[in-house]
Amino acid sequence: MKAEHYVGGVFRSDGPAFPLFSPADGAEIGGVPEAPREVVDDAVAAAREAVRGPWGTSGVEERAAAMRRIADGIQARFEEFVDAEVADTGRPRAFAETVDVPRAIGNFRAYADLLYGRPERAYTTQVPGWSTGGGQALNYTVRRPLGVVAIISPWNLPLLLMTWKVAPALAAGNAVVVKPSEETPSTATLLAQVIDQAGLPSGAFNLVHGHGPGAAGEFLTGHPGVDAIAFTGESATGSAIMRNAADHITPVSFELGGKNPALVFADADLDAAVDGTVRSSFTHSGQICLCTERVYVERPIFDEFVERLGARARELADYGPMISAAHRDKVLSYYRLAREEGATVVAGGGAPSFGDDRDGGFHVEPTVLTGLPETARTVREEIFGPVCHVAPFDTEDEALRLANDSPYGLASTVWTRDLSRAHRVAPQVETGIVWVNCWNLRDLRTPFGGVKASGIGREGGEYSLDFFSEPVNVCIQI
Ligand SMILES: O=C(O)C(=O)/C=C/C=C/O
Repeated sequence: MKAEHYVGGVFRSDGPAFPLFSPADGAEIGGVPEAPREVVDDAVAAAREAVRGPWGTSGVEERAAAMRRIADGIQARFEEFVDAEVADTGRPRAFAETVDVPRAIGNFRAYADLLYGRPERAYTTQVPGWSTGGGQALNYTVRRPLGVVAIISPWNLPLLLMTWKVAPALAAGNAVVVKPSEETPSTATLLAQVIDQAGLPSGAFNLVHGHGPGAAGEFLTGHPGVDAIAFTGESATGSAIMRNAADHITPVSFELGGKNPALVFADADLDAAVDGTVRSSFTHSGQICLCTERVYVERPIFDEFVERLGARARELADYGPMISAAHRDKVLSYYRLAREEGATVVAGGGAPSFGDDRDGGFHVEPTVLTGLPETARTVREEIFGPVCHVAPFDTEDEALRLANDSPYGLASTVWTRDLSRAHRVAPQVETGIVWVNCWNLRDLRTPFGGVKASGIGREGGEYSLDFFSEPVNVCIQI
């Protein structure tokens, strides 16, 4: 897969190529063009032209039809998208086949449908005398696209999370400039090819490749021609983007880091809680922002839960690698730190030896830890790998205090059979998303995002369409 920029409807490869390495076996798999500032400037200018021209003045019908053509285009090249995502990330093929590519198709279809469901609000009001003018008025609200939207998408779910932003941004009538992670350029290039064939006006969708600091990402998020920024990634990068955008008061939508807690009460279905925590801690080798890294278990079932979770972690076999050697080294440094801080390693704690070409890749062992204090860095800092720390609690209040004692607040799980407890506890967990007796069960219309250092705003359904458009109130005196 040859990664290319896509600017104003033209594929181009300006800029020095940087190497890409397979996370699966470490082999070099190609070069990616590093977009110079001029390419980013051209992309923003092309997007502005599209917004001022046919795309910005297009109607709901036309945009919904365009969303459906893009979804059909991805469907038609399904295997190519799977191949590209697996090549860039080393993930198990089944994950790309059952999650990544179907969700990309679903993202575009969801927003084609949601566009019709948006009643514009109108109020006929008898305006009280204190309002200048008074008398009767008709007030109604319409929504206008923001204009040019910068989208910075991450390496963990490259296609899923890029389209999770591109679909609503385009559906709302904006033009977009996408800068995918430098680690995962391939499905972004394929999407550009699909959109090129879907017949959107040139400049509606633009793609530039490159790194963040001092490169394409920074050029884009600090660009005066950008009207909004949507970003998923680490909280520290979010802070840097905010600083870079501050001079232009550019609105931001952020889905950032996490240190997601799981609360397992003694009355839980233990099989379900163990199965669910294996999924929430080790899916995609822990490289999903929603993954669990802190597990709190009510004391009567603590020992059995730890024993069972550790056994399941040791049984995992076909797990994928970390996205890069650098990220593999970061995760392994936390495994070392955990030992230095006094952790008991129940399972994993190192790098596996498969005895095949995977040993050239960036794999780490699924790991279960216990025995650390809440003040340990291992328990407080996001690791973003297949690792969780398990600690006991004795009361519901203590469970909530432990779960909420974090600078992050993205997602959480609560495992209990007690319906009253579920409804009492869930709203008190300081995360944007609380899953009860499940994990990552998704309805794309629901609000999705985090609190504290985990983000700003919500994505999903009307929440995305609201961020990607401006409400305009029109008041007509009757
Ligand atoms: O939108 C989703 O369903 C999803 O899995 C997002 C994960 C975000 C991780 O950074």
